Amino acid sequence: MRRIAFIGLGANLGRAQATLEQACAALHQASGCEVTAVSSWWRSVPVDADGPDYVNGVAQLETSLEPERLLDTLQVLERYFGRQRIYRNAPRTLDLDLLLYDAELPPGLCLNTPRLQLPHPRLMERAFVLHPLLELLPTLSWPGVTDVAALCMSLAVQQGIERLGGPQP
Ligand SMILES: Nc1ncnc2c1ncn2[C@@H]1O[C@H](COP(=O)(O)OP(=O)(O)OP(=O)(O)O)[C@@H](O)[C@H]1O
Ligand SMILES: Nc1nc2c(c(=O)[nH]1)N=C(CO)CN2
Repeated sequence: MRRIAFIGLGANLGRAQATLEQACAALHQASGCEVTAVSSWWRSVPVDADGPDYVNGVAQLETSLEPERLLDTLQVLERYFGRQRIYRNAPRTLDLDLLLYDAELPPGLCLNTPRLQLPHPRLMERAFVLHPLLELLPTLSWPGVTDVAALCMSLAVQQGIERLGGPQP
């Protein structure tokens, strides 16, 4: 059974945008994963973190992997692209977060295990996630949020975010 999942991508070390584009290509090659859409890339200052500016975006997947197996794939790719876990929210070459799973009807699958929380618990607090996610899912509605687009605009004003352009074909 194939499910729709949304992956948040971020990087603030190395050639960040190129890494995110390569990570999307690698995800498309991964077993049980097909990348069906990629948002624009967005630059923002680190939120609750330090280091250089981030580049962020969101990819839509069709996947036959169960959520924890998909997380395994994301973590293998993070390591392949040189991610080191030095301290919480440390600068990184690649961060891949599973935002939504089985997401035809958001918020999709709800899960709370020691390894995996779904939907991603900080999704609605971050302009760098919400902005690209709304590009792919413009009708996104959310329990307890009356106007997701207005929330996104207000987060963008508070946190600052700049569109860099679409991914390479
Ligand atoms: N939805 C999720 N997507 C990715 N990792 C998750 C998720 N829910 C829980 N985790 C767990 O979070 C742990 C820490 O992940 P990571 O170091 O990438 O956090 P982060 O991306 O730096 O911070 P944040 O979660 O605030 O974005 C992972 O080892 C993973 O087990
Ligand atoms: N702008 C921005 N800030 C962050 C980011 C990120 O991807 N972009 N990721 C974080 C932890 O995952 C913490 N802060």
